[in-house]
Amino acid sequence: MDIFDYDNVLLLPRKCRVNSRSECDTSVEFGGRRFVLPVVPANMKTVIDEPIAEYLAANGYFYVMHRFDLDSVAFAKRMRERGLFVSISSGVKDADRAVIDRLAAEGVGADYITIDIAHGHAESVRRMIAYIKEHLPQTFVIAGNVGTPEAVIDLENWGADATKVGIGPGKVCITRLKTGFGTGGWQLSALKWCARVATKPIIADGGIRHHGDIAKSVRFGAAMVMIGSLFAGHEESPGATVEVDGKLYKEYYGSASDFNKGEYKHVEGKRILEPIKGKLADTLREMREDLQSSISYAGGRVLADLRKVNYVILGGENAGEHLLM
Ligand SMILES: NC(=O)C1=CN([C@@H]2O[C@H](COP(=O)(O)OP(=O)(O)OC[C@H]3O[C@@H](n4cnc5c(N)ncnc54)[C@H](OP(=O)(O)O)[C@@H]3O)[C@@H](O)[C@H]2O)C=CC1
Ligand SMILES: Nc1nc2c(ncn2[C@@H]2O[C@H](COP(=O)(O)O)[C@@H](O)[C@H]2O)c(=O)[nH]1
Repeated sequence: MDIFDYDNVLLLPRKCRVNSRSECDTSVEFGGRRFVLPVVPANMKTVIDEPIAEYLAANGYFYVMHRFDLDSVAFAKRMRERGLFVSISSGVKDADRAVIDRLAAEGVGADYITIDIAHGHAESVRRMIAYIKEHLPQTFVIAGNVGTPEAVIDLENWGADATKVGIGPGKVCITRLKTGFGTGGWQLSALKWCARVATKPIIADGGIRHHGDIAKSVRFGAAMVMIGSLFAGHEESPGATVEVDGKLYKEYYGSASDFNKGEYKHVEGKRILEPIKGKLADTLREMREDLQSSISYAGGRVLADLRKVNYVILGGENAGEHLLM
């Protein structure tokens, strides 16, 4: 198996088939809706809050609300009142089952529920998928996080409608240092490995540092790409604003950090500062333009055309050209 990551793979161009990059369509169908981009901000407290969720849903983007210190049912009701789709996160504990009960009993429902725990290849996730499917059968269930084909196969067989791949590649992740496990450092080839067996969509989660990494994720099998750090440093980002030497930053911390948990127990995340780079809408526009360019370099017109390109691995023992034959 080739081992590589975003920073040592480059995609190879094919003859251009458009006269303008504006002809390239970045939209993607996911869970019965079409979204402008195959990109979703991470369901983390310093990345998304209710105003951002509302902005994304109202403007054609996918979102997943976080699940920390939040009444997910009240959030879901407010989104419904605004005529917007509901996409929330869930853990696997009794309190999470109580949320599902209330969503069902109060007729609010949810369009998407992301079961999001550190080690998603677990019986607790199997039970939670079954519970959601029993009580909210119309809901599209995303389950994770995982990092192996075996896990993707199990989650799909347990009823997940999509899986989320990425154990420890995140910018504020310290899982690989604390536990010795994960896909950090080889997330892109882990994605490729998982995508080979997947029969349902995969969300590639973590490790995106540049807009071009979105095209690479799609090339290696992602239907959707979850991104934290690139979204944490906006004027609207929910993290606290911090000034250092006259420069403004937003705090960005891991969901498994002591900052999120409120205690130092099973900590697998840290806190960093992201320079404030402007408005969210400008980043989304630039991401779309860059992805349109990526599609044009692929000789394509639609997102799926990215899957057709060859690639090279730079440096290391896996270096070389990889052709689709
Ligand atoms: N993508 C990634 O690499 C990682 C992401 N995270 C994120 O941090 C947040 C908190 O995650 P998490 O602590 O799982 O959520 P929760 O605090 O909701 O815990 C979920 C449940 O899973 C159990 N659990 C957690 N990790 C393990 C494990 N390694 N083995 C067995 N059981 C486990 C917990 O029990 P107990 O605590 O008693 O063990 C708990 O019952 C989530 O949003 C998650 O996605 C966290 C770490 C890695
Ligand atoms: N190991 C940990 N991973 C975490 C934690 N909090 C969030 N995450 C994961 O990171 C991605 C975002 O990655 P980025 O590279 O785009 O910044 C996020 O979606 C989670 O899957 C954590 O505390 N520990």
